[in-house]
Amino acid sequence: MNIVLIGYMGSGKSLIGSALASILEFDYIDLDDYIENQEKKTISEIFDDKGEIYFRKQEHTYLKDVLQKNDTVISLGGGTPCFAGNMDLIIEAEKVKSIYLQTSLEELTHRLLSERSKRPLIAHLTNEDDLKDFIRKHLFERSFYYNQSDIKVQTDQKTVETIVTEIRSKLF
Ligand SMILES: Nc1ncnc2c1ncn2[C@@H]1O[C@H](COP(=O)(O)OP(=O)(O)O)[C@@H](O)[C@H]1O
Ligand SMILES: O=C(O)C1=C[C@@H](OP(=O)(O)O)[C@@H](O)[C@H](O)C1
Ligand SMILES: [Mg+2]
Repeated sequence: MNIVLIGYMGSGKSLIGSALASILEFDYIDLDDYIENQEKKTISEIFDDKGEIYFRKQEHTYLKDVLQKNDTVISLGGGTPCFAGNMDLIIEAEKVKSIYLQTSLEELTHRLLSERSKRPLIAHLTNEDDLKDFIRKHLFERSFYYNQSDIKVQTDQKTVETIVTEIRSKLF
């Protein structure tokens, strides 16, 4: 089985994914890291040099690669399920469980304000209110895709340990 973590930027996909993989003794892939390794550039460099459309094309190709793995926890990027039919690919993939990490607008804004620089879509939003307005609208648009996940887990005010335990109990 593969486990795919879905959610908005800052929802904890990367943090929770690696912890979940180590508890389950699964392999771990962060799709953004995988893309950076394959392209030999950071995500920001890819956006700057080649643009978002190129990034989404590569993201789609590499998603198909990683879905072929077995017993792997895969943390997606926040936009992955929302482009190129990727959510349908995840739904139709054999033995894949998708988990939506749901995080409040307030918590996402708080987490992302200090971590904007490596996220090209929000790097320019230096003002907290502007960032919050952007996330509110963007999250609303993306929720259509996120809500197609098999399992949903709220992450606000929960430790990594609590979230991992909750995911395990919903999975098995
Ligand atoms: N449950 C949590 N409690 C506290 N901090 C968290 C939690 N989940 C994520 N974070 C923090 O929020 C930031 C974004 O997490 P990250 O795993 O990079 O999110 P994503 O991969 O979904 O964009 C990181 O600094 C991370 O340590
Ligand atoms: O939401 C998005 O479109 C993106 C999210 C990022 O991943 P995280 O969700 O891990 O920040 C990364 O893939 C890229 O910056 C685009
Ligand atoms: Mg991440």
